[in-house]
Amino acid sequence: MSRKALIAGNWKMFKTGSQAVATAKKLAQLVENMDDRDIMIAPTLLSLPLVSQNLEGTPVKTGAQNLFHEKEGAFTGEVSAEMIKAAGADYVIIGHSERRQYFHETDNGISKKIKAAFDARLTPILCIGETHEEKKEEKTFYVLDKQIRNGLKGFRSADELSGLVIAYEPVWAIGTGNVATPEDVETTHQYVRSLIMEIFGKDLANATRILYGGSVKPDNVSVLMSMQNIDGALVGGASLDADTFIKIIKFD
Ligand SMILES: O=C[C@H](O)COP(=O)(O)O
Repeated sequence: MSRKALIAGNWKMFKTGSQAVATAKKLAQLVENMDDRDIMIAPTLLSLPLVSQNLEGTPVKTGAQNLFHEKEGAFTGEVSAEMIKAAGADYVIIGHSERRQYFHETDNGISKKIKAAFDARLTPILCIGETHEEKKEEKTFYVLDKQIRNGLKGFRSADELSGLVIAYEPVWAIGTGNVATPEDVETTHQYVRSLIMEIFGKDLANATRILYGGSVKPDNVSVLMSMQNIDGALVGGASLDADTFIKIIKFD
């Protein structure tokens, strides 16, 4: 791996505010000073400001799990990129498969969200990945191609996408214990990188961090991270417990 690793925890719809703060504080203590990798946790929006305040001055950064692309307005129940930034976040996860599945997010909407994230100086983590059926039908590359081209279609130059993070999360591997093999993930990440190169050029392709997500655990993280094109992990279940997550963060 030639890029600085990013280990990100997606807490999904788990933990109340006080539980989130307690876990975040414990994690920050366990992390101490680590500057050779980036670390991020994404609690619920309700906990985000409180968790961010409690992590100030530590290496653990925060992120949101979603945003709405408009700056403000009559959009009941939604939260803008600026509001997320003001809450202390540095990152935002966009287009997670659970949002695509349960909230019918489309590549078109995802493209707008990525633009809004960059405009607010948030680092977007664009999630892509195929379902079990798509894998069986050998459509993985076709699906990823569509998700990337359409998800990034509002962007004309590589400069506009500087700092972009992509998370490849095969849907069949999320929360199932069925982790993809490191070799298969590496092949897929190579494909994604070559696609970024084709569309936006070599510099962005080389700089873009491509994370893997899907049943990452302390006992499989090191071999995954030993692959040249796996630049970090987006961790769900195993990020909820600080003692477990720190083992993933400190992979060697
Ligand atoms: O965002 C994280 C992914 O959905 C992975 O979740 P998981 O580690 O529980 O499989």
